[in-house]
Amino acid sequence: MMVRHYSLKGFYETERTVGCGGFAKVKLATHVATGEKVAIKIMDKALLGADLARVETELGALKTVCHEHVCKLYQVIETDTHFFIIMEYCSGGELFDHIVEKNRLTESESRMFFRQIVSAVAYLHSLGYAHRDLKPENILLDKYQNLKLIDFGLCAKPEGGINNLLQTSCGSPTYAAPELVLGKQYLGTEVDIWAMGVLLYTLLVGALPFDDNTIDCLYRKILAGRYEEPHFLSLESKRLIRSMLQVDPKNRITIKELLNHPWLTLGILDPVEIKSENVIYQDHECLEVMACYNQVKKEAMWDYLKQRKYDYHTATYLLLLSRKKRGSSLKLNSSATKVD
Ligand SMILES: O=C(Nc1ccc2c(c1)CCNCC2)c1ccc(-c2cn[nH]c2)cc1OCc1ccccc1
Repeated sequence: MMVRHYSLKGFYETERTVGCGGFAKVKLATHVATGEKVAIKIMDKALLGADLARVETELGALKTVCHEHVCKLYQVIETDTHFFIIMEYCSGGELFDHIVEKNRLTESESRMFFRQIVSAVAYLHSLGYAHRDLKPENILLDKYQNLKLIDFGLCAKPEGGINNLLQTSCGSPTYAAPELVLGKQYLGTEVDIWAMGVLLYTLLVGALPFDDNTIDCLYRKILAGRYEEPHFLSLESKRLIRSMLQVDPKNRITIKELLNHPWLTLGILDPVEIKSENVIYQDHECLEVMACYNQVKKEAMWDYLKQRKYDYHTATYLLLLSRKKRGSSLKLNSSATKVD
């Protein structure tokens, strides 16, 4: 039976294209029923080729994880030729551009960002996921300067749990851990810790710890684990970076030790918390609004939503939840096209 494909028309008002990645472009749009802004990642299946598996991986992960510092998935529309992935709006752009703009961040601003990254990665690891492509280009900011992790195309959920070895060499060379560079079997968690060490260095220094024009010189530097320690880095910062950029993964600090590391809790006191929500939880106010909007009973509405079809209803409900969290009104535009 021909599955009815919702086109964007009537459900999203698309605006300009803000980014063009390898096989995707990102358009800004407005979700008509709620008036909320969203980002739509559009992928041409013909251009995806082998990367089609990455899309499936990313969608699988995004439907499972739910964390304030992971970019939310609202809806997936698949046509014969394209994927339209409707995601959380991150108007602050890439963390990378933020660092470049400021040359380098102060220790306290780096701490504020790094705590969010550690919280998101600790959450992913607790679910058995390793991101494996952590870098400033994959970290966006919303308008409140909250970080949002994106691009789960290379993430891994090893069979038998996060502590099982991986083999696939992936991610970006400048952030690659020595064991990855050597093509050894590795633990996703340990590779993520190394990448977070490179990230923290980039935040504090405004440059990469390991960089070179030729890939084998770059690899030699990574394998030696030698990098510049600029004079302006505090002793605590140097110690923390060193504990993450340990060539031997067994000597590397663990995510658990990071959560209450003195550098991360300096002046803030409480340890970084993982606190996550479950993807779709029952909120009676939002359910009420949706039930009457769709002229169905609340129970029926919830029975439908808890199936998490990532259709327009899922998007509407998730966007209502975020409006409620922001303290905005929970109104829905009756003029919007009704989904049958
Ligand atoms: O909402 C997103 N981007 C975004 C939103 C608003 C604005 C800009 C950008 C450009 C900066 N000026 C302000 C306007 C947005 C959301 C999700 C994803 C995304 C989620 N998985 N994969 C991609 C990507 C996004 O973008 C990519 C981007 C484009 C140009 C530069 C910086 C970032």
